[in-house]
Amino acid sequence: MSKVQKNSIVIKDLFKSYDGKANENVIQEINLEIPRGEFFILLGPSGCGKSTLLNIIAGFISKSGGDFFIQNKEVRGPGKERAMVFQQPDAALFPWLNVRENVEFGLKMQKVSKVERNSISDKYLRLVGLSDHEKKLPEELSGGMKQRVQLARVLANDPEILLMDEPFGALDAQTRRTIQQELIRIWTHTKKTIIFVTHDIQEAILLGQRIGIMSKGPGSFIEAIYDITLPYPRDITAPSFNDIYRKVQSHFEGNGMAENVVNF
Ligand SMILES: Nc1ncnc2c1ncn2[C@@H]1O[C@H](COP(=O)(O)OP(=O)(O)OP(=O)(O)O)[C@@H](O)[C@H]1O
Repeated sequence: MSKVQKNSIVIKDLFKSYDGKANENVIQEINLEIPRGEFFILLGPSGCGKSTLLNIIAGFISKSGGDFFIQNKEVRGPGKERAMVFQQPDAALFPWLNVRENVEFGLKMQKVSKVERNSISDKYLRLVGLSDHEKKLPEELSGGMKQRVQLARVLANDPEILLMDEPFGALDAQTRRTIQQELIRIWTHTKKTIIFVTHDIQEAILLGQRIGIMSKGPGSFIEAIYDITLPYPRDITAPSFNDIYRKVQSHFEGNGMAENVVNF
């Protein structure tokens, strides 16, 4: 089996300029191979183009050049095998639908039968710990609960690849810590490929199997990839965690970007 076939996502020499400004690439020379089932982090300073890259992978915006394949097929737009989890769940949830109805929405659109919809939403409501809140409207939920609903809804559609754009950035530190551990549990259960964008080093090391570090933009590229072999669940107080933290931190400092990196 060739290297390419083993990978879910292959990106080669990809670049993007907005408004057709050919000499002003936001991202350039992006080369990346992400195997199926990997938890991959895109880490980089604010404005370096993480969301741009993620949105190209989602198919929401077009690349200006380069190649992008999923399972050897060239990607030209959005697809059912990919789904995005946004930072602001309010933008993703329907306020007039209750928790279960929100989770079942995509399935209903696909004309999945009521019985099957119920069984799928049961499974994912349980997985995100919201079975007891299924009748509530989004406005009755905390930020963390809303984010769990969004996650359950995305998972109910069974995409192979989850794209997560700073999904916990708006949550308080305690809720964030809990939901990060839950995401690890869900990923272990579902074996999805996850591409997770963050500018938080600690979050990156807590979650990722590999961390792709993007350089400061414009013309940002993936300048280093860190393999994180610590077993899950990871302990942020462990010396081994701290060692990696210091390495990543000094990587940023060496590139004069330390002030752009947020730690909690
Ligand atoms: N639709 C757009 N049109 C023009 N420029 C854009 C557009 N979207 C993003 N940009 C620019 O592209 C650059 C990268 O933005 P992007 O949002 O991808 O970065 P980011 O790393 O995700 O930032 P953050 O961490 O702050 O969310 C920025 O300079 C931004 O102003």
